[in-house]
Amino acid sequence: MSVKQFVEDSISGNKVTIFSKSYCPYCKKVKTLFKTDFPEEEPKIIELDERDDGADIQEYLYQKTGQRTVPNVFVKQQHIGGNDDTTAFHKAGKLTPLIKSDANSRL
Ligand SMILES: N[C@@H](CCC(=O)N[C@@H](CS)C(=O)NCC(=O)O)C(=O)O
Repeated sequence: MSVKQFVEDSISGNKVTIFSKSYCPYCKKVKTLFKTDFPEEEPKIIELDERDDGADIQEYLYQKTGQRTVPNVFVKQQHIGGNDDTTAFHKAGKLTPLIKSDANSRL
């Protein structure tokens, strides 16, 4: 499977997808946000530092989103951004309705 296919399948096949690095503090924060505030969700977490194709995935995500850093978070196929973006999106009251929305409701 190509890197592009892997990334697109991960995003379309999961309600919440987090491209992460296992040692990254911002990634830990965003993983904790979902665990604490959305304990019923099971985000798909892809640790780029634990994969041989991690750098290629990161490059593809940059092409796709313009974002080079991790975490790189998608909810209901929508690109949310990094930890700061996701936290701000949540504080603005937008994350809960998106997660609960009927958008891509097969997920
Ligand atoms: N403001 C960003 C900061 C993210 C960030 O700096 N992540 C670091 C890892 S902790 C990163 O991606 N560095 C480049 C890299 O690992 O390739 C956020 O809130 O997500």
